[in-house]
Amino acid sequence: MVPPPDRRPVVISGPSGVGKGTLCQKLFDAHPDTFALTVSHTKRKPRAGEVEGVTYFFVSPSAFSSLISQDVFVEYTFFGGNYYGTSKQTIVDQTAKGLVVVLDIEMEGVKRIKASGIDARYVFIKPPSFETLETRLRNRGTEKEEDIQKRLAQAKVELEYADTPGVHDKIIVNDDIENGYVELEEFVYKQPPQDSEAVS
Ligand SMILES: Nc1ncnc2c1ncn2[C@@H]1O[C@H](COP(=O)(O)OP(=O)(O)OP(=O)(O)O)[C@@H](O)[C@H]1O
Repeated sequence: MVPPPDRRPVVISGPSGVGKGTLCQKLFDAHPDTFALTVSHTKRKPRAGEVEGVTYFFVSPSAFSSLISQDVFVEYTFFGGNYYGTSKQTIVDQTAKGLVVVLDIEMEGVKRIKASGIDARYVFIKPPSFETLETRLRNRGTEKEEDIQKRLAQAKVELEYADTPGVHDKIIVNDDIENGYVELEEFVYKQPPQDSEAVS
């Protein structure tokens, strides 16, 4: 497969239920052996169908705390009542294999990656409207009402942050999934910015 000319990690964020997972999956299906989704650690319990080491590394609360104190994570965050984190090693390992790393994370994680100095590209996935987001989250049927309320409250904060100029390199409104996907693919396969001093 043709790899993207820009090999920097792609950070994909957006409110829960907006379609990040769906869009990432389409990208991976269209370009096999090209991308690697980092596998996050989480303290939360697996949902039906989720696989250890594939969907997440499911760890106990005490194991998660000790990973934090060992400075294992490039970003970690408390979200929807649970902790999630991305280890630095997972980015290094996948990049070493020649894959372009994709991180599907939420706002606090985005802020931490930015602060870490990692050179990445930032994509924000936006719902066409708040009502649509609520509908998608409910129809997915994977969260209890209480969790849905938490995610919707958090979504308001995330959408406000995404309005800050310069935070994201690309904002995609995920209305029609096919159009959303085309925009994502175009962005990911864009030429890297030309920096005359950096050209070797
Ligand atoms: N453009 C779209 N139009 C209609 N439904 C969509 C669209 N994109 C995604 N969906 C549906 O919305 C639901 C949420 O999508 P998905 O699970 O990909 O969201 P997510 O952003 O990855 O959420 P989370 O961050 O909670 O994992 C799914 O049921 C998915 O099939």
